[in-house]
Amino acid sequence: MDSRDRNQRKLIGLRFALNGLKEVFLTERNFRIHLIVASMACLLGAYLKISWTEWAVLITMISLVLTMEVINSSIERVLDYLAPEHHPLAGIIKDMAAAAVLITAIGSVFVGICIFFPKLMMVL
Ligand SMILES: Nc1ncnc2c1ncn2[C@@H]1O[C@H](COP(=O)(O)OP(=O)(O)OP(=O)(O)O)[C@@H](O)[C@H]1O
Repeated sequence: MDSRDRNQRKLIGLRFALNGLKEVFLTERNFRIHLIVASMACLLGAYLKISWTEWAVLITMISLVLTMEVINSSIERVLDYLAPEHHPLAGIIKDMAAAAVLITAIGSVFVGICIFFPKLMMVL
């Protein structure tokens, strides 16, 4: 395989990933809410002139929450496809995937408080 083929494969892989992102954005309300909250946190970060390290932590937490939301949505899809009937195990698997999102979301709220609270206290 020459380098042109390899680059073409990489581009096709990127297209699949963007397609997945579009699907989650269009169908998952929670993903859109997380995006709005993340954008607001970034605007606040710019307004309060947070440090490079704080940006790194903020972006890490935003990526983590969005990634967990994508994984949660894909687990829901897998279950709906493989086991569309109602089953307690399917229910608990979905609940556990949702719990993973909740844990990262709560963690990111605490990180947000640690970054923004002291600065807001100085501004207000
Ligand atoms: N096949 C099933 N068998 C048993 N319980 C289920 C099943 N599908 C969903 N549930 C229950 O309903 C809940 C919501 O499932 P659903 O697939 O509707 O996710 P959702 O409302 O899109 O969740 P989210 O808000 O995380 O995107 C699950 O967490 C689970 O408790």
